[in-house]
Amino acid sequence: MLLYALVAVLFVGFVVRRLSLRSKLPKGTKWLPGPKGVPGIGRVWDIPRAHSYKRFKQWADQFGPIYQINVFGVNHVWVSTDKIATDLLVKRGTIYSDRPPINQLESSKTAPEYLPLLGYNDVWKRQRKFVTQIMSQSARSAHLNLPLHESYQFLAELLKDPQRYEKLMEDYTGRVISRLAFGDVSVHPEVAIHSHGLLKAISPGAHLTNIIPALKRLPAFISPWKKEERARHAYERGFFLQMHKLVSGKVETGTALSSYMKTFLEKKDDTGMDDMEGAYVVWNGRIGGRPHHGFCSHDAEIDSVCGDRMPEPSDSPQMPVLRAVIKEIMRWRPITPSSIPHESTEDDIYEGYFIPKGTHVHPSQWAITRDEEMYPDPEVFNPSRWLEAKYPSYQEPLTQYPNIRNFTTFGYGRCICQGMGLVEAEFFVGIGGMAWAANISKKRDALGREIAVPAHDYTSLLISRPRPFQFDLKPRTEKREQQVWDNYFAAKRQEAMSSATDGMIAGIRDPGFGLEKTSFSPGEPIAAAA
Ligand code: HEM
Repeated sequence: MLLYALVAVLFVGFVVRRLSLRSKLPKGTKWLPGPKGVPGIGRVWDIPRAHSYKRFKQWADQFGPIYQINVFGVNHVWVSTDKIATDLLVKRGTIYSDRPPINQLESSKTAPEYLPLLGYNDVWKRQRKFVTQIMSQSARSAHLNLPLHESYQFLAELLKDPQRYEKLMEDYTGRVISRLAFGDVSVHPEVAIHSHGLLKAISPGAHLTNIIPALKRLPAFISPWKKEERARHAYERGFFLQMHKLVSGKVETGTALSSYMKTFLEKKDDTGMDDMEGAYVVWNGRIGGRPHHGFCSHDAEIDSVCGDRMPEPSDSPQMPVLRAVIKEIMRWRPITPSSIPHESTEDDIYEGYFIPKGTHVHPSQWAITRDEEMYPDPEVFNPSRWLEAKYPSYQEPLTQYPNIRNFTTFGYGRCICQGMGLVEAEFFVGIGGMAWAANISKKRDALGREIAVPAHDYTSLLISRPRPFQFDLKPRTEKREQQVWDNYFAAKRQEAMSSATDGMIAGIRDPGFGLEKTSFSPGEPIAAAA
């Protein structure tokens, strides 16, 4: 009872304060259109907790490609075309690069922990600078060839037990990032636990605090959300302390493998970060990257380019069809369909509409990837839209396009995703390897009828993934199946040998992740810096 009373008081106080702060409309401007709501709470009852991005798209169809909606006194602007997102978040990046707070976390905008959630401040600048440098170096070394190396294990396990695909895909990307971040593959199960914990904490649908900001003011002893978050955070912090200790011990004895953490420890004085901040920052990519589904035949290209060996990163210029399939998967079912919002730091006027300071701006990925002018028949999974000149999304030369770098699903502007190059490398060999090794088709029931794959049965956390579904997977030929296992055992042999020599695997000499190339300006996309 006391809890309800306190919540009510906090809520009313919060709403009154918000309303009193609401900016006046400057002369000659107008408010953006949008669904009307009740003063103070806006239209909150009309936003479903699951798949809310579909509701935001419906409102875009009704009110146009940019509209506003009030939720608990906060002005939210939803943007549904790539052009408007670019106009605001890229071209006016100086005032649209802050982040809204995540209320379930203690202080997401300033605490030096999660780079993708930081506000536009000095902590963000120093972390962005460091990550730009290590990711550029990582790209130059082809990420130590780890995406290819780890794909051998992924494919072997997938052929053996296809229905474990979700876990196997997560293990694949988890092994790559654990080796890259800490030089230690054995920690990937724990990395996965912390990734899931953080994903839940920051997802709007998972905690009421992320929807009703006033709940953050409840004292900890009566707030179930604060108790849960403190326990999660303490457990996660313990892990990073342990990783810091482990890697610094190995650096001292000269046994540390190349990793982002090792680079941080060697160059710590240049980064302006302390040990704990460094341990967090090297891990930041792990909340990205989730398995998706998509069936498509691209066997002809794979057979003609690769023959009896698996696709390798150097095949990329000759494999536009594989790249088109990957890009179409990301368009058709974007991984963060609601996007990661930005917050504006000054009042602004766009095409005569007033956007007050403090607005949360959402480049709605679900709507942008369904823009019919750019993507005719958007619900149709059609890789040809990237390969044939008759489609508006087509770009030449096909040795380079399509590619997923700077695609809308990685966000916009100064805080665009820094993992694009790594994701591209993992998808190319992971998805390419699957298509080379196996025939994947719909499963059939006892009467021989195809079992449909549900096209919309997705989870509703910030990162969206398809719920488990059935399919058939068979090796394409005995020879390829054998090749998959040969690759797997060769990779394991290499790992065993490398721990006895210079610690590097997959035959790559250690180029390190040094920081010598430091030309950087905050917000520079990773692709430009590389
Ligand atoms: C398919 C996988 C991934 C997707 C779809 C994705 C998407 C995104 C999006 C939408 C943002 C926010 C951009 C914005 O504010 O407009 C972001 C930020 C970020 N991503 Fe990713 N990401 C993925 C994987 C990764 C990986 C593997 C890494 C690192 C290894 C990574 C590192 C980051 C970082 C550091 C930021 C914050 C950048 C900043 O605030 O300056 N991401 N990502």
